[in-house]
Parts: sequence; structure tokens; C-alpha cells
Amino acid sequence: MTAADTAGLAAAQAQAPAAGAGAAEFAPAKVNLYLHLRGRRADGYHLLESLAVFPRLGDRLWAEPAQRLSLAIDGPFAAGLPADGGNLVLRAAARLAEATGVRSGAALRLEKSLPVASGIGGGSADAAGALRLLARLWGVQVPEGLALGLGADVPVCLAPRARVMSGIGERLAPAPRMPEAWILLVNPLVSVATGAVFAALERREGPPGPPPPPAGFADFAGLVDWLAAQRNDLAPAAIRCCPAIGEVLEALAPAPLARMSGSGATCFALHADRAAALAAAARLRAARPGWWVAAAPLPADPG
Ligand SMILES: C[C@](O)(CO)[C@H](O)COP(=O)(O)OP(=O)(O)OC[C@H]1O[C@@H](n2ccc(N)nc2=O)[C@H](O)[C@@H]1O
Ligand SMILES: Nc1ncnc2c1ncn2[C@@H]1O[C@H](COP(=O)(O)OP(=O)(O)OP(=O)(O)O)[C@@H](O)[C@H]1O
Repeated sequence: MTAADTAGLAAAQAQAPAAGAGAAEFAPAKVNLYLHLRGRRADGYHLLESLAVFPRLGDRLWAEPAQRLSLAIDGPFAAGLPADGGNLVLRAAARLAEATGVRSGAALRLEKSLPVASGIGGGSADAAGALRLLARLWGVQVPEGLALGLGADVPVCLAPRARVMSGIGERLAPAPRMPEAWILLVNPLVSVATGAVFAALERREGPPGPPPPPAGFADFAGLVDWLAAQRNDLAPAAIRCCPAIGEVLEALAPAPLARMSGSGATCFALHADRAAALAAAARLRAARPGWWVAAAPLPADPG
């Protein structure tokens, strides 16, 4: 599948009606445009500040009413993912049923299009998508705090729009007004465990500052200029765990802005428009056929 196909498919998925009875939900990837470490809590979790955005690219979930909970997985990254209680989709479903006293189940289907353990929140996006889907199907609200109990990235994925995250990920503030842009995501198809990257940190707190993001960016150049002065403080440790990340960043370097997302190994490049993103994707696919390369629009967000 070409990057253009991938982008088109993701956009189509976002709008497609539910297949058959029941309900459907799109679970977009989460990309950390910057990630600053701010220290560590007594329980070992790290405090951070990050601008998370959600390109039109992700996994897809369906649910149909059923007596018990079940999960079927398909899609390009289904292989090797547990379909039992180890899957964040079923874990989220079970916790929601328990917390709200729901006695019925659901037959869930996950189409896994995002690489696993890749720094773009795939499991968190799926867990959050399952919570949205089942809350609708069962007619319940997601209780406060339930998302965070499933993972630090699940709260931001619950209402997937651009947000400034802080705390360990549970404090969410409006993002700056974002201009339209295209994003290119590249993963060397090496999975990276988030906990291992945090454990490999040499510095648990980044340098002080810079000041918080402005209220908005007038255009793409303004976004890129501001982001260029930010960092992903997890990148040095992630590159030590997975040297291929360094190769990906080198390959993306000609882009206006390139950086690692989350704990890696996925890196992103920002492009002003579709043509530039698809041209860069085509060049990368030809040069590195073993890498996952996907391009998608980054919706302008009112903040
Ligand atoms: C790096 C980010 O992707 C940035 O958005 C997230 O902070 C990670 O979120 P996540 O994958 O949902 O992480 P969790 O599943 O909650 O945690 C996995 C492991 O990462 C470490 N961890 C995670 C988040 C955080 N703020 N501090 C941490 O130290 C902890 O060792 C934890 O045991
Ligand atoms: N539905 C799911 N999708 C992906 N991974 C899942 C899922 N359910 C359970 N997991 C497990 O969760 C772990 C983390 O996967 P995930 O894709 O969320 O990592 P990540 O992309 O690094 O996330 P983050 O950016 O939030 O750190 C993997 O080891 C995987 O086996």
C-alpha cells in the first residue's frame, strides 16, 4: 500500500459508517510534537509536558451487542497481539463494565493498522476508542480516573484532539490553534517498550523552560519555527535502546521538522502540504522498503 493509499484509507475509515449492526469508532494515532521531562514522582512515574496531536491515521474498532465480552483482531499489525485480557481493548471494556455495573457484553473487532509498541499510543488509542464505543453502546459515562488507570496516554486519547499534556499525562489543557499540516510517520519496525526507555534515561528532567506554547500559530512556518526550539527528552535514551531510531531521524532530516514521538521508535516529519508529504513518503519507501511509512493530514485545531 502506498502512503497515498494509507492516508486515503485512514480518511475513509474516519468517515465510514459502521459495518453491519452495532457501532464503530476510529482510534487515531497520538503523536508527541514535543516532550519535555519535568521530574519524577515518588512512585517512579515521570512528570512531563507534551503537545499531543492526532493525525487522520489509526486503528478502527467495531462493537456489536453480545452476552459476553470477546475480541477479534485483524489488519496489518494483528499478528502477535494478544486477543485475551492482555489486550488493552478488553481490559478497557472489562473495567468499564465493572465500574458502571453493566452486565451485558460486546463482540468487539479491532482492525490494527498502527505498529505495536511504537510511541504513537496504539494500545492507548485502542483502549480509549473502546471506552468511547462501549459507553455509547451501553449508554453509560466513562467514570473519572478510569482512563488513567489503563495507561498514562489513555486520558489524552479519550477525546482525541490536539492537547497540551502535563502531570504524567492526565492533566490536559487546550492546545495552541494549529495550522493545517501533513505528517509523515516512519517506524523502523523495531518495537520499543515504553518502560525500558524511561528506565534508560540518564537525565530525568530536561533543561528548564522554554516558555509554554503560544495561544496559536499563524501558519505552518510559525508552528515549525516554534517546535524547532523544543525537544523530545526521551530521544537519547530511546536511541540507545534502539539505534535504528537514529537512522530514521537522519532519513527524515531534510523535512522542515523531524522528531521522535513518545518513547519511539516512530518518528515524524511535518510537511506544509499533501504533495510534499507524499513525495517524501515515496522517497523513503524506495530507500527503506523494510520501514513502515504513512502520511496523513494533521487537522487544523481551534485549540
Ligand atoms: C511517553 C508517552 O507516550 C508520552 O505521551 C507516555 O507518557 C507513555 O504512556 P503509556 O504508554 O500509556 O505508559 P504506561 O503504560 O502508563 O507506562 C509504561 C511505563 O512507562 C513509564 N512511564 C510512563 C509514563 C510516564 N509519565 N512516566 C513513566 O515513567 C513507567 O515505567 C510505566 O511503567
Ligand atoms: N490493542 C493493543 N494495541 C497495541 N498494543 C497493545 C494492545 N493491547 C495490548 N498491547 C500491548 O501494549 C504494549 C504497548 O503497546 P503500544 O502500541 O500502546 O505502545 P506505544 O505505541 O509505545 O504507546 P505509547 O506511545 O502510549 O507509549 C505492547 O507491548 C502490546 O503488546
